[in-house]
Amino acid sequence: MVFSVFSAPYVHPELHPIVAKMTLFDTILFYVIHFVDKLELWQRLPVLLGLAYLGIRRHLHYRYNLLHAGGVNGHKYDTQEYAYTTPDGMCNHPADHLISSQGTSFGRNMPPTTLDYGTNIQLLFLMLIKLLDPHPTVVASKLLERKNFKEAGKQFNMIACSWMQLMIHDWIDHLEDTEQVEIRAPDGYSSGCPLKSFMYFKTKKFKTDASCMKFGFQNIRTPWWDGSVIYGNNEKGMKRARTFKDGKLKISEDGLLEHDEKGIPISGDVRNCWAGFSLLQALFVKEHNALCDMLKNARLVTSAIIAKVHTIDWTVELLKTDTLLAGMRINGCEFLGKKFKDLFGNICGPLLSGLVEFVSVYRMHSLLPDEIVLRDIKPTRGEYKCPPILEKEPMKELLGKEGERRLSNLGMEQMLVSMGHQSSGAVDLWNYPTWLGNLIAHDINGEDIPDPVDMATMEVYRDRERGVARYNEFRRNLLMIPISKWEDLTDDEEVIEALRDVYEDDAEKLDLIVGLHAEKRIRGFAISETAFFIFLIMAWKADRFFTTNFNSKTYTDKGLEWVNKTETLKDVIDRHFPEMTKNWMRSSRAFCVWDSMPDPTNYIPLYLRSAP
Ligand code: HEM
Repeated sequence: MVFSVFSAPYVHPELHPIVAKMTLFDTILFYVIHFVDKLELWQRLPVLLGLAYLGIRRHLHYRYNLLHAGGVNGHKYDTQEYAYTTPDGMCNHPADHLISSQGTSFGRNMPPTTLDYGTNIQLLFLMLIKLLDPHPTVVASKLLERKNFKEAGKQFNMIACSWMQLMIHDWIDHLEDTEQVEIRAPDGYSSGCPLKSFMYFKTKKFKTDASCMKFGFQNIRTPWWDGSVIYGNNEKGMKRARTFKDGKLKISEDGLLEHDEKGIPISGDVRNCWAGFSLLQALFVKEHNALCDMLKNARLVTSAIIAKVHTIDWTVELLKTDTLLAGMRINGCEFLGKKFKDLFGNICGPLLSGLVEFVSVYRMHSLLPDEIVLRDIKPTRGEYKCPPILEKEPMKELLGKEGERRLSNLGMEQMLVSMGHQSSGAVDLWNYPTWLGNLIAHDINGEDIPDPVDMATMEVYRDRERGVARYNEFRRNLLMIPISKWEDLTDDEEVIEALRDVYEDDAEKLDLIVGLHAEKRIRGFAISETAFFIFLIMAWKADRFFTTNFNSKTYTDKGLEWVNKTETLKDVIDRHFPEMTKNWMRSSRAFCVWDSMPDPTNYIPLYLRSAP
């Protein structure tokens, strides 16, 4: 080990192709982090040193892991005149009014894969073979599909899981082609598969003028943190959601979303919704409407609160270490504060258009359980008492229109307290919900797509179809050390055997989604380190409304005060359900399991804390 550490300075260019392109200064920085990585040390460093490591990484990733998919041909405009973005996300970036509006191209964190298993093979029939190597159905059923439900523990509850879906539906969705593709389970294999074959729409490809990628993909959601998940991604979506009275959004009398004549919820985004997701939408509609009693345009304030909760509340639960807590606090001050300004203006383009690889690391459907455990919340007074279990509701019955009906019977309070008390699934192999193996997905209008899909198989295929690097190439491109054998990835003998069964001894072939689910975890992290380094880039996803325009002129004095006094999701819940957290929540935050003990007080200042 010692020998390998001190022999580290030379890194073969094939190991880290990006290093060959670096300036001398950045190359030195790269060697610093590479040295720390060889010792598997950064997560064990004292907080300040850990922050320095992450600072260097962030600098390098900003330089080398943000690629434009091509030019955006809008124009400059007067940001003072536009104190808001248009419903389809125009007029946010000061340099170009079109940047990151609905329909712009996804940027990338790295070029499309160069490996032979990927999409760079031009001959059609060969390409198909490579897209099916190894067959996605085999990967899904031998490595992903749930055997027994594994839970995430106290750290991450079902509100946190639904929050993740809420954010994804705010930021990203790939435009589909009109052409369908069919996946058939291989001969002799179909008996073990949820669907022997299924059809779905390809991701729509566009030619780009970028030198590093021939093809790109379009984002049909506005990637800004603009609350589009409740306000819609364009004029039509916005009209559907608004009442046009006092600036308010539509909400039904029971405090949940309204529905149209087909039973589809009325909200900004209704695709693949389920009760837990629609409940969070309704909570933020309430927040918006409460603001409207004071302000006429409450969207900016509501969006800022969503962004703040995500950054300094949800992320802290996802990555529960002192170093990340300190990092997120700094982030929270920079973001929604003054320091960040337009410092990163030049890189905001691809960052804020959404990134293909960012979508891939968020493939975490294994967070979803098989059932929701409903709690009895008869009125109580005084101290916290864990609400008793009432019944269990299969997830499948909480999807789409049926889920909306069920939610109306339960009501927001019972569902919120129940989700708060339930741990989400763990992001682990053999934990992908089997009920997603035969799913009726939705189109963008929330209507059922008639052909059922096998989600796990489709997710493996999607990454390959979009040219996302496989796990090892992905790590190299992220300046991480690739694995050379399965034992580098995991200590679990059973997993190693299954990996060998599917990929033999070819670590280069390992699919990204499998690697991310199999990787050894850093203590306190609910996700893999590889996924975290992509998050590190996105954590500073700040636009002008959270930086230069974060002032009372844009937000009004009252609006600014509202954002400043709201720190967490608990604050939002307290505003709308004053008794709920007093009676039913013992934990410090709304995103961990509500019966967990509050965080103990640590008297050592955060930045002076030592390694865990
Ligand atoms: C009941 C809950 C959910 C259902 C029914 C559902 C269903 C779907 C479906 C049908 C797709 C489209 C797949 C494709 O065409 O490639 C999708 C994509 C996706 N979902 Fe979910 N999902 C749910 C929850 C979640 C959660 C909790 C997360 C967060 C971890 C998540 C993350 C994603 C991501 C990252 C994509 C890819 C989006 C893209 O390709 O642009 N989903 N989901």
